[in-house]
Amino acid sequence: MLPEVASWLRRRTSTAGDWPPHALLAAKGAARISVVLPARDEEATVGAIVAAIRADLVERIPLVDEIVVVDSRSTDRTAAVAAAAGAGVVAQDAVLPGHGRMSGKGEALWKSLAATSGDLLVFVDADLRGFTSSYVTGLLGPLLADPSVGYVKGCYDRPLVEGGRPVEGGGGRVTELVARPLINLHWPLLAGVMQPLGGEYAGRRALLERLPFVTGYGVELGLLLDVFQDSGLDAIAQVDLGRRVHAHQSTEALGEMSGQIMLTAWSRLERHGRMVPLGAPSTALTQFRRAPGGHDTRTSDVGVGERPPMIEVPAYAAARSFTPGRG
Ligand SMILES: O=c1ccn([C@@H]2O[C@H](COP(=O)(O)OP(=O)(O)O)[C@@H](O)[C@H]2O)c(=O)[nH]1
Ligand SMILES: O=C(O)[C@@H](COP(=O)(O)O)O[C@H]1O[C@H](CO)[C@@H](O)[C@H](O)[C@H]1O
Repeated sequence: MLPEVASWLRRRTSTAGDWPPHALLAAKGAARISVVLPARDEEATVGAIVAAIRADLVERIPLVDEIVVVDSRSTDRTAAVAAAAGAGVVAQDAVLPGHGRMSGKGEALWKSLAATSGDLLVFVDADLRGFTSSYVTGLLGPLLADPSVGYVKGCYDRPLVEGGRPVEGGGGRVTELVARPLINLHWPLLAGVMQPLGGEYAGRRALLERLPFVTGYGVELGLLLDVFQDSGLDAIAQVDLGRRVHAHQSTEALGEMSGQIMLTAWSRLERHGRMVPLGAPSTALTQFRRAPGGHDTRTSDVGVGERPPMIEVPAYAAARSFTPGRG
């Protein structure tokens, strides 16, 4: 792990418990706070998430100024359930209608900027199970405490829950198999971001509104790379939110997501001038495991070598020329 990454991890990683709600309320001042949930067919879970945020962070203490669910072309009762729980609901395609209809989660989040008024925005997926409002207070902590922080990512244990049984560490499949290796390869200074694709994150409007939003599932990687490019590593913080359980997509669907992630990485490599000349890639891969009091890191070398065409090996070529019948 690069020393800059180790230093960043020490300085910019905290836990949700480090940010108690009453302290945040004192630090809030005149800042307005919006919580945004992008939701496509999330009638089963969106209501409980909205209700928890409302009860804890609107009614009990007036920390959050608005909760907005962006209905992303749902075909179920997502909008009605969200409204009944106390959220404002906007239809993705009804926001900035003159700008056409693009698709996916990134479109929903881009439109949310035009449908909210907060100086700080907190993004929470609408398919979470076991959500607690400490996700929101944890993400707000570094933003309210330190003006030099512009963007905060959540990190958490991510079990893969199938058939009701959790496989610890099995979740975040596209993160572990695609995004983390890509980031370590081309953006090694971001290797300390434990959940680069995590759907819970927060940022300052003044930063988010000057960045492009990749549509579809490229939005998280796109924003992380663009924040890094725009404001540098120290503008990013991460907060350990504990554990995250959400609805899982099929391997086939995650294959599409992986394609979107790789195309997003490709676009940033080209745009940020990392394609030419392609510098020597980093061969170090840093992975994270939950450990008492935080996380253990494991850095391995994923460098690969290369053998020449066998035909160019003299001993092989000599032996081959005498082997009958091998044309
Ligand atoms: O076109 C879309 C796709 C997804 N989502 C929402 O974005 C969040 C994350 O999407 P999903 O659960 O499909 O991704 P996963 O967590 O499985 O990677 C969820 O709240 C979805 O309802 C959305 O608003 N529009
Ligand atoms: O992190 C991941 O690998 C994917 C898939 O997670 P699982 O393997 O279903 O736990 O989930 C995330 O990726 C999406 C793309 O960035 C985000 O939009 C989701 O919010 C996030 O859950």
